[in-house]
Amino acid sequence: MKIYTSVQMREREQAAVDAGSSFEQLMENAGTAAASDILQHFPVPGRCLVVCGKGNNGGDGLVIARCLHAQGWQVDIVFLLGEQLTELAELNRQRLPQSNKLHIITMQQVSRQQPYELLIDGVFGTGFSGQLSDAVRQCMVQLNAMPGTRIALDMPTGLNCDTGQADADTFRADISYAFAAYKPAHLLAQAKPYCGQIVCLDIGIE
Ligand SMILES: NC(=O)C1=CN([C@@H]2O[C@H](COP(=O)(O)OP(=O)(O)OC[C@H]3O[C@@H](n4cnc5c(N)ncnc54)[C@H](OP(=O)(O)O)[C@@H]3O)[C@@H](O)[C@H]2O)[C@@H](O)CC1
Ligand SMILES: [K+]
Repeated sequence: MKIYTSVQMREREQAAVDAGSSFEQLMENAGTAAASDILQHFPVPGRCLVVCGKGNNGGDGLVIARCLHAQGWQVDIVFLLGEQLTELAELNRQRLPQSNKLHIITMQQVSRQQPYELLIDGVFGTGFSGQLSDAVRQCMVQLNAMPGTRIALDMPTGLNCDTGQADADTFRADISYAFAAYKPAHLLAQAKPYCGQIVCLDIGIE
């Protein structure tokens, strides 16, 4: 079992790029690996909400949004922290199709939608530290109260991947996809209520 801290993760990502991959490819691998596992568990297309932050965790969410849409899912996307995204996330935002089955909405609009089968958290991953802002905390409270299967990308938002320190309103995932390796927090008993089932996915990083 591989366990990498956020710093080790960045080093391994860089090593993979130095060996001939690219950050773009690693994000594509992360998103498509998660989407493929989701589609195995949920083969019938339904409704999915993807909540993205500004970082690469949100970029993974955008890859998944594209993959689920391609398989017939109705996808709603929230950019919780605005649309000034990292370069890789922006690249994947531009790859979203124009479609009446894919909409950018706000958290206020979420409460007026039909229920979702899947709620995907792409707000913060290994880049998170410190405290949740009020806006993010409110969003997590809202998501945690909604019906549907909750899926965290890499880490549930609110959980520090290195220390396991968790905000009381951390996203409560049913499934967490750990990209490339487990992070220290995944293995801590205190993080179990937030991580749910943890599935480690190969994304082309040793
Ligand atoms: N790199 C790669 O090749 C790959 C990466 N992958 C994916 O990327 C994820 C890591 O992405 P990431 O480094 O962009 O950080 P992310 O978790 O999205 O956070 C975004 C930003 O939030 C900020 N922030 C932090 N704390 C905060 C707080 N309390 N309140 C408010 N803001 C806060 C902080 O920015 P800062 O504040 O430091 O400017 C941070 O940069 C990783 O988990 C995996 O899912 C995969 O695709 C595989 C390939
Ligand atoms: K997340």
